[in-house]
Amino acid sequence: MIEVNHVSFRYETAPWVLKDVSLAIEEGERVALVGPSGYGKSTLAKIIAGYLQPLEGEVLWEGKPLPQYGYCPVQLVYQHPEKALNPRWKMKLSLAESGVSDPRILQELGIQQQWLERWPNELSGGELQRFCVVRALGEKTRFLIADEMSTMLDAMNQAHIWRFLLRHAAEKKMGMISITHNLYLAEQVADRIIDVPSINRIQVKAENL
Ligand SMILES: Nc1ncnc2c1ncn2[C@@H]1O[C@H](COP(=O)(O)OP(=O)(O)OP(=O)(O)O)[C@@H](O)[C@H]1O
Repeated sequence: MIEVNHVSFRYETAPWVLKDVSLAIEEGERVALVGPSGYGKSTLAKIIAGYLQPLEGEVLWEGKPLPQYGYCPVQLVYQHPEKALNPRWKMKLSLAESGVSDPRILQELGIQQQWLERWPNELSGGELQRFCVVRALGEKTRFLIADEMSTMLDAMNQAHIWRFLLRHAAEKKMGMISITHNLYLAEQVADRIIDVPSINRIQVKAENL
């Protein structure tokens, strides 16, 4: 179970992005975080995955803070795969570093053997995103956060990746947190939809919406 308890966050001296945010997500649950731009959905995702530390409050995983070393059971896949991969590593090295080698996952995500010999800039955004998804699916992953993961993919590739992920999540009893502006997608992939503005006590200026 993930518990977000009274979390507040701001970037340096900028206004608060998250204020007194609390939520709980059960083991294996699939939730969607929705809301307009600027309400801190991506920031919350990074805090839940341990990439950012809250300035107030805490995030607990099974009653304890996320482990600081070793494999993180909460993995995050971003909207921009090119920013998530080391440009100086061939794809096979990025894959090896993640420790995920299950050939069935590679096959189900349509990753071709020849892609492994390429550099990130020699693959399309959709092809790179498949690698980012694989990298996040280690045996110890208990929650996957998909932050606008499929926004830059065409409809067919979106459907392919989501179908695979939902099947994988059900098999492994892995929870998912999906962040999307697409309410239709949220309803398809989540059991529960959380409206972030309703749990975040910030005031967002109209020009930022
Ligand atoms: N690294 C950063 N440094 C400073 N400000 C940031 C940083 N990242 C995000 N922000 C600001 O924090 C606020 C919340 O951003 P965030 O990306 O979390 O919102 P969001 O709800 O995910 O938006 P969107 O739906 O457009 O992706 C925005 O005003 C954004 O400009």
